[in-house]
Amino acid sequence: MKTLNNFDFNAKKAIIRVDFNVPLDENFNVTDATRIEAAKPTIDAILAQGGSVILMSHLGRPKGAEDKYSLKHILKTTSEILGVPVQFASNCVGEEAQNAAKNLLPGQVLLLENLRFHDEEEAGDVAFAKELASLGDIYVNDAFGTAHRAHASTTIIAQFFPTSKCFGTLLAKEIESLNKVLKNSEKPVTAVLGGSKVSSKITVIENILDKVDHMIIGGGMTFTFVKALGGKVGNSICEDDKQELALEILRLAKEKGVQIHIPVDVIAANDFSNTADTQIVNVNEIPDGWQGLDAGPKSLENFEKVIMESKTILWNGPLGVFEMESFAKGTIALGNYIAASTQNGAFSLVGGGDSVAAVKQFGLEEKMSYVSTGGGAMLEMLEGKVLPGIAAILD
Ligand SMILES: Nc1ncnc2c1ncn2[C@@H]1O[C@H](COP(=O)(O)OP(=O)(O)OP(=O)(O)O)[C@@H](O)[C@H]1O
Ligand SMILES: O=C(O)[C@H](O)COP(=O)(O)O
Repeated sequence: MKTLNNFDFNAKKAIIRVDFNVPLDENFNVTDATRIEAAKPTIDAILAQGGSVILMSHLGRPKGAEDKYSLKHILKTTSEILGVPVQFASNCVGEEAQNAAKNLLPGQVLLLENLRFHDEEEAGDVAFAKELASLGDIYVNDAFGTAHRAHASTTIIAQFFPTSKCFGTLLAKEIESLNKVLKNSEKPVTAVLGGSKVSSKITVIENILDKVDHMIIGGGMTFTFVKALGGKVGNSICEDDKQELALEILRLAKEKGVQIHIPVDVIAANDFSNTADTQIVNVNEIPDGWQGLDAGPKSLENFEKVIMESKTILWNGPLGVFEMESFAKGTIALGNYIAASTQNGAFSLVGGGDSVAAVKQFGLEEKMSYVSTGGGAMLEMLEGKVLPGIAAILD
């Protein structure tokens, strides 16, 4: 696996695919700069060796060159984080980008305009990839969040750097952390899978059944399992067409010796609202008109025991509707158990847009061993897929 260590960047131009797809507010201020901060070690290392850096990224899912998705909005934040002025090319290809790249001096940084302003990016167009490639001497992929996309800048471009391509520090760290869970894990291994739907997590569940000792299934997924087992779930979110699949997962888990833990009680509400009336009920006795929106106290006690005994913990998906204060207790408690277990020496990996948002919101980020910058990319790795962005560097 080639990393920055395999190259001398002195007087070289590194073209780096980063994932600066960050959230912006209505005034185009960056509201969460984690992904920019996460790319800093790679950029710093190359600049420190006397190299120069050309950054390319997408932002959002624009239809053509929509100004609201311009990367100029993140220029100031990027300069502040990197501690150097960052130049900007208002098109990622063409004369302006070529001149800016050509004139770039050691220690300087250039940010190219949103790659997705050109349809060729997502189409994986070879000529477009070649144009991007012509801007740099060494290709570095540090965009874990976009490594599951076979786009021009994440995958196709690599063919133009047969011997001069490598993983950036962030991408290498993401792969290493996932391997600590999926391949070289210390037992017992526990996966906590929450979120809203079985359908979006089913392939992950199936793939990791072979790798874990315990699986905690929470969040909205709970009710498809409970109903399949004959329980009453009231108005809780439930995918009736996935009940057979839920039973099959339970059967497979038994066969593989994986212990599945499902909430035994829930906080039920008479409305999907923070101010709804609530009651604690058994998970399989939810009255008509009520819906389970968070794990209950007995469930949390059970989960705490499992988490505290685990040596490797993977967490993807919240245990309840944590966006509403009334239903955030389960997710906060779970985060605290994982933090405590991590302090006891367990390795913990958190990934997925909403779980990472929850961990940040509740101030638990520093207490986890690793918080992934990837949403869809991490899920695809957990599904056992080889990500095209990673494969292109390994080639
Ligand atoms: N009991 C429940 N009923 C309804 N929705 C729930 C329940 N528990 C959790 N959710 C919702 O599930 C959503 C998160 O699910 P999701 O599967 O998207 O998580 P994730 O994998 O962390 O995020 P992402 O898919 O963005 O990477 C949250 O918005 C949360 O409110
Ligand atoms: O935020 C993400 O998950 C990545 O930046 C990929 O974005 P995409 O789903 O629009 O390809």
